[in-house]
Amino acid sequence: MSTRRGVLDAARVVVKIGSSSLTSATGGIDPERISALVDALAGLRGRGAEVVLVSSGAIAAGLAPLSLPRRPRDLATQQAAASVGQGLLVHRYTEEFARHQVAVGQVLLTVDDVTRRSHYRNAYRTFAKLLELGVVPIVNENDTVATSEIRFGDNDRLAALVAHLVHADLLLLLSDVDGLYDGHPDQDGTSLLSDVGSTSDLDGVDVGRPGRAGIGTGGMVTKVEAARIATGAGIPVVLTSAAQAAAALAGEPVGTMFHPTGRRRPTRLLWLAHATEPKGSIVLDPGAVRAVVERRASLLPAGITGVTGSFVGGDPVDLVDPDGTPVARGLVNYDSEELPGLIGRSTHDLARELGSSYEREVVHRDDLALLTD
Ligand SMILES: Nc1ncnc2c1ncn2[C@@H]1O[C@H](COP(=O)(O)OP(=O)(O)O)[C@@H](O)[C@H]1O
Ligand SMILES: N[C@@H](CCC(=O)OP(=O)(O)O)C(=O)O
Repeated sequence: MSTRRGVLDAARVVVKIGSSSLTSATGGIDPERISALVDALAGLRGRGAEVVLVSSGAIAAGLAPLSLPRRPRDLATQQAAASVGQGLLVHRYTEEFARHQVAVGQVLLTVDDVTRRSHYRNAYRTFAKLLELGVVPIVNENDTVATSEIRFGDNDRLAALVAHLVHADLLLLLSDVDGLYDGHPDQDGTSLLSDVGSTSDLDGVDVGRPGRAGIGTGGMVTKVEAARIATGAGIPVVLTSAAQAAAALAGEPVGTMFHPTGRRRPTRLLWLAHATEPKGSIVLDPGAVRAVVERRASLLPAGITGVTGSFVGGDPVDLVDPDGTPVARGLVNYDSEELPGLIGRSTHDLARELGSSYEREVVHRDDLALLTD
């Protein structure tokens, strides 16, 4: 399904709308824009497709009630604004979807919810049940509890990971610009790219920051990154403006289509590679790099030459080659304080000397995502 007409066959679609497409010129949430978006999504559901909406705009919706003139810079005030705005935003969606006799459900996610094994299964089950019940899940980052360390900040990558989590057939990214341009669209002479088939198609493209100061967060950087995550996992992406949502969903050649470059992978590992911040690094010798990257083997103490950072068992860490280049990210089975004593030693010796619990891998292959894919 990687042609425009193929969009019409998508049975499950994740649609992401950015703050810049939901706000009026004065900065607050624009009810007319929400109404137009909901009409387009109701049309999509009308032809039998399931819809998951990832909507930004909580912070923007919270500005006016708190008399804040612009988007605050500090995290605590952003979180307060999101706390006030999220309810108002979902209330608007609830009313607009009710015009089409459709119920909505709020889903707030943090990175942890989908990288920890037990949590991501739970998140998947919730989405599956909501969709089975005919509900439109409305997703946002759980801004009020996400600390700066684990925060996405933008919703573009979150949307790509949600698309993968729910096994979507299409990701539609809606912004205030009608597609990806080869330079900042405010500049003369730049033109729209209608298709991106591989990362080399982006060579020479000036992927820039947001336009209208203070509204959007990631600009094109996070959208292109989101497209890379989704297409790398086999999901086609269309990027266009909210005004062209209905045309894009009708398979018309609007915006930019990013074609799939890879195939589906286990969800949790995709999140591990793209949504976690490593707590430290483990340096591998060349043999261990080959074992992990080429043979997809678990990492054993014998292949380690160094450890940096402070972490405990279960934390994400980067596995780096002798030059310091990250080759994989994994969930480590030991604390950083324990590892130096194990470096370079065989599991057999360690088990004999320290007990059978030291037979465990440093990182098990099931908890490893290659960064070289
Ligand atoms: N190469 C480019 N093509 C298109 N838009 C770009 C490009 N570089 C920077 N931009 C800017 O990115 C903005 C969209 O990002 P952002 O404001 O974060 O949107 P959203 O709120 O939808 O996530 C556009 O309005 C545009 O000004
Ligand atoms: N979770 C935040 C999203 C932040 C944001 O602005 O994202 P985006 O507009 O998608 O770049 C909110 O709802 O305000």
